[in-house]
Amino acid sequence: MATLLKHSAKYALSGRLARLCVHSRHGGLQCLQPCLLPHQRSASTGSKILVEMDNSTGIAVLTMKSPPVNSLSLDFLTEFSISLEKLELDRGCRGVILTSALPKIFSAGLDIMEMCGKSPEHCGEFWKAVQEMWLRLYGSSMITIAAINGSSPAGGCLMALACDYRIMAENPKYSIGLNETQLGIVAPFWFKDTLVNTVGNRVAELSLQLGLLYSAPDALRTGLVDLLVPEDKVLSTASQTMTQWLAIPGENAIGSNPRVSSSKVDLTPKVHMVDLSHSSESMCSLNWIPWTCSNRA
Ligand SMILES: CCCCCCCCCCCC/C=C/CC(=O)SCCNC(=O)CCNC(=O)[C@H](O)C(C)(C)COP(=O)(O)OP(=O)(O)OC[C@H]1O[C@@H](n2cnc3c(N)ncnc32)[C@H](O)[C@@H]1OP(=O)(O)O
Repeated sequence: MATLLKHSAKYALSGRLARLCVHSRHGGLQCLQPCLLPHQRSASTGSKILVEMDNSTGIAVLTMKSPPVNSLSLDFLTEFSISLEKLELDRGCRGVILTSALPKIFSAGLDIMEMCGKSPEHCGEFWKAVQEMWLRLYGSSMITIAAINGSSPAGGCLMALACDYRIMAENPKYSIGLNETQLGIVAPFWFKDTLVNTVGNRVAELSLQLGLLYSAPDALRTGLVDLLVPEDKVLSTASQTMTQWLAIPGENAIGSNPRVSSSKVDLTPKVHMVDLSHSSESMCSLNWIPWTCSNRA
């Protein structure tokens, strides 16, 4: 399912966000302010996300900067997805490093305040934004690397899992995992699929049933992250790793589809959004009852 979604996402996204971008050009939802930096770098910053693009390498660093814990609110998710879509549209951008500006925290996951006492309409909008973030990240045609420089529970872990590679600070105080069951909620099936794809069935099954948060060394042992490095090396290692990945023949490889045929150019949505609501385990439906779902991988 995840593979299918990833494929679908790569070719089918952007309708809603494209409209949001248009909206933003008229002063509505988003106000990203471009400014130029030396050495072929450009930066744009919204209130919650900083995007720094190095045009000489094709690598963008997307830094989450929403204190106190980079929680994924509707505003945050919208800004995040718009930022990512802009990079996707930028043919010069080939890789994105996702990191945090906050000390000790990568992301605390979904904003708990968005889930309490809100109208069904707001919940629906919020949940769509969560899906859109995941689809956009998981389905990106760019190389995505999570530079995890702090704790990353639940939705924060999902963000990291949606990237192609995860590098974490080797600080045993930092933890990462899908701990939803510890909070009395069930991780939706697509959270589960993303985890299974990374760590395999058995580890995912235990992780989800017990709501395990792994310390950085344990996260490495289970395969939840790919590499641990000293905290001050997380970003530089991510850049080096990205350079290695970008050296692999991609769009120009014999037999490959050039990127121009994917989301880089034709962003006309073939499908507005991958509809996850047909599954009985889906969170899309407002009738969804979290505690009836099984976490079995
Ligand atoms: C029916 C359909 C409708 C759909 C609507 C949506 C409903 C969906 C429900 C099902 C969803 C299933 C998926 C869920 C995925 C999730 O991501 S759930 C969120 C899970 N997140 C967590 O469990 C993280 C909880 N936080 C922590 O563990 C810690 O705060 C931390 C490790 C991140 C940081 O620790 P520390 O540095 O010690 O800071 P704190 O003092 O704990 O926190 C500082 C500050 O931040 C606030 N905060 C923390 N986490 C969140 C959060 N997730 N959202 C919002 N705010 C958060 C915390 O309250 C503190 O605030 P104050 O300083 O007290 O004001």
